[in-house]
Amino acid sequence: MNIPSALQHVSEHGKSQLSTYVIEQGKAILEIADIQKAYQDKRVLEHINLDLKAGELISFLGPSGCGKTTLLRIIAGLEQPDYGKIVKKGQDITRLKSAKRQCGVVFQNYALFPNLTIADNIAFGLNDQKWSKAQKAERVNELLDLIELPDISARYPYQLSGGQQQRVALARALAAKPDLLLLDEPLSALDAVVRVKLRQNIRLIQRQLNIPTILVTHDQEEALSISDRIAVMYAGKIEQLDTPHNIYYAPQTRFVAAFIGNMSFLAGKVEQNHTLKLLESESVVTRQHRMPLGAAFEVGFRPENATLSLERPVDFQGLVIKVRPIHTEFLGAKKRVFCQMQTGNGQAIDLQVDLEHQNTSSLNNDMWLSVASHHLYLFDEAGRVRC
Ligand SMILES: Nc1ncnc2c1ncn2[C@@H]1O[C@H](COP(=O)(O)OP(=O)(O)OP(=O)(O)O)[C@@H](O)[C@H]1O
Repeated sequence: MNIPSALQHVSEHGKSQLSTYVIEQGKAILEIADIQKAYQDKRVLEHINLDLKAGELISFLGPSGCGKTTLLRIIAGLEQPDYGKIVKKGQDITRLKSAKRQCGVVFQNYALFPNLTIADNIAFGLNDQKWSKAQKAERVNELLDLIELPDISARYPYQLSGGQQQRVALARALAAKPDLLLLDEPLSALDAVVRVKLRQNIRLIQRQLNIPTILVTHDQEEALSISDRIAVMYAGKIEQLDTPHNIYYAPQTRFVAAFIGNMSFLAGKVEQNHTLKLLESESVVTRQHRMPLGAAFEVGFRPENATLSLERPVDFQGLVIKVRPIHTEFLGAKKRVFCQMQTGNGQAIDLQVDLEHQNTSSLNNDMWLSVASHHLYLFDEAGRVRC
C-alpha cells in the first residue's frame, strides 16, 4: 500500500501532532448509539457507537464480512437494527422509512436507469418532491456543473464511462439536497487511475457542500487519503475510530496495526519493566509499559522503521535480532526486504524491512535487524496496545 503523502512526515509513533482533523469540536449531525444486529443467530454488528460531525467524512474500513455495508444500510433505513438508536439532527430516525431520512445514497454499481437520459436520471430523485419543471431543470444543470460534466444531459448511461456514470450517480444522490451522504464502495468497480481521480472529486464536492458523509470501503489507501476519521471494523465491532494519522501511527489494537499498512510481530514474555524477553531468547528494550512480569506479549514494528546492518549495532536501545534476507521486492522509491529469523525449533518467523536509499547489493546472508524502542509497538495477549 502507498501511504498517502500527508501521513508520511512523522518520525516516531504517538498521537497525532500533524493532524489536520479540525472537526473534533463540531456538533454531531448523526449519532449512532449501541447498534446491534444479527442474521439467523449470527451476530453481525455488536455495540456500535459513532458520531458524525457537520461536514465530516468518516470511512468504514474493514475486511469482507465485518459488517460495513449492514451498518450503512441501517443508517440509510434499508435494514432495521435489533437494538440501538440512530439520531439525526436531534431526531430519532431508527424506525423512520428510508425515503423520509433525507440521505443521498451511492452504491458500487452505478444503478442508473439505462432507458433514461442523464438529466432524467438525476431528476429522478426529485420526483417525490414539489419541484416545478423549471426548478428541476435548473437543479439538474447545477449538479452537472458540480460534477464537471455540463454537456451530457441528453446522453444515456451507456454512452458514459464507468467514472462518469458514478459521478452522475453522485449527482442524483445529491439532487434533493440531502443532509447526509452515504457511499457504499462507490469506486470499487473502477480502474485504479479513475478511482484515484474520482475519490479526489468526491472529497472536493463533499467539502464544497460541507455535507456529512459516510464512505464504506475495503481500500485502506482510499480511506487514509480522503477521510477526516476512519472507523476500522472487524467482526462486527469498531476496533478504532480515529484520524487517518492516528490509525496508522497510533493503532490501538493488533488488528488495526496489522490491517493498516504492514507490521511484523515477534512474541515474548515480560522480563523486567523495560526489558522483554523474546521467545527466541533475545531481549528487547521498550518504552514504559504497565504489563505484569511473566505476561505474554507481541512486539511489532513497521518496515520503514527497521534497519539492516552487517555489524551488530552497539549501545542500541530497542530490538536487535539476527535475520536472513530471503528476497526483495521493488516498490518504486524503496525496496522491501523479506527476512527470516530462525527459531530454536527450526521454524522461521517472517519479518519485513523497507530500504530507501541503501543498496540492496550489500545484503548478506546474515544481517542484524534493528528497530529503535520508540518505533516499537507492544501488544498484550488480548491484542491491545501497551506502548
Ligand atoms: N440479508 C442477510 N442475511 C443473512 N446474512 C447477511 C445478510 N446481509 C449480510 N449478511 C452477513 O452479515 C455479515 C456482514 O455483511 P456485510 O455485507 O455488512 O459485510 P461487509 O463488511 O460490507 O463485507 P463486504 O466488504 O464483503 O461487502 C456477513 O457475514 C454477511 O454474510
